[in-house]
Amino acid sequence: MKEVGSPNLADCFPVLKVVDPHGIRRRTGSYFWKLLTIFKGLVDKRLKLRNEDGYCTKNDMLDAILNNAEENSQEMYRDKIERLSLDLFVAGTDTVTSTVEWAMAELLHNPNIMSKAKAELENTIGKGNLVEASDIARLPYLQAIVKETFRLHPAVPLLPRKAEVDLEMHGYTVPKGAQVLVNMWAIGRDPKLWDNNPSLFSPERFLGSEIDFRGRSFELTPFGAGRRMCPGLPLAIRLLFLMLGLLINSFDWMLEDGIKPEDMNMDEKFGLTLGKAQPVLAVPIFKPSN
Ligand code: HEM
Repeated sequence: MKEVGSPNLADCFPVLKVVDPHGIRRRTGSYFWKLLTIFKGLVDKRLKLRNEDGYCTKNDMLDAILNNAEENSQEMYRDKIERLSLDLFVAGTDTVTSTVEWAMAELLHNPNIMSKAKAELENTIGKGNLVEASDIARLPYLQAIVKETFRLHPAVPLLPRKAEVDLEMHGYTVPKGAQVLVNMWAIGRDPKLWDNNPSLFSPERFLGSEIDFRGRSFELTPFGAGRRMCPGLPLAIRLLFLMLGLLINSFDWMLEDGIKPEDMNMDEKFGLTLGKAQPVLAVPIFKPSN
């Protein structure tokens, strides 16, 4: 992810792609090859298991794809299954973990917001209990926290698009074929779109608001929009709520080394995904459920 997100002259001057001036293409190619080898091994292992007598289905994505391939006479070939697994792994890991990390960092940085989130979880599902997908609709404050995290810290800060035709926009000419980057990070902090200090983490701005992240409100599109928008959205949303619900409702948190919330380093590290410059260091204190 670090390599793919590094500045690359070849992105601005495509003619340099062949030269690969920073060696990024060569190195990422080798990383992806190593990952692909791991997925090949996993598929091999599973196919072998499935051929054994009394195989009990794992009921996971790999079994679902392999079942589908068998039912449709191998419509999805072996190499497609391996590459699809690699795509989902690459697209679905850093995005989810960096969003969880930013949400927790903001909650630790703003203890009053953490207390409100804890109170909502305690009153709605009970102290220490796990959040289930069916609980999400009953947790408006946690929903607002997730939206506010997406607004300030979009996991994918720049959405790539290509102009299909020559077009004029705000007095600028965008030529056909030009690479266009939609800056989600800047849109999320634009004072013309967000009142009440856009750089402030304030979930309250979303309470009672119609703005959503499913690609219809263009001021908040952390999953993109249109036909190429993120297909992992339903899974990502469930993962985020279940993880955050667990972290907030089952533990109290103490910052490491006696750091005060207001002294936390909230700098960003720019890349393909927008991570924290310094990881959050906090100690969980387990709260047994009543
Ligand atoms: C917080 C979590 C996530 C965020 C913020 C996120 C965001 C995005 C964004 C912005 C795009 C580009 C959309 C566009 O160009 O309009 C994208 C594409 C994609 N995402 Fe996600 N994603 C997340 C989680 C996941 C998960 C969990 C998976 C699957 C397991 C996934 C799979 C994909 C795939 C396969 C694409 C490429 C789609 C295409 O090019 O047609 N994502 N994601």
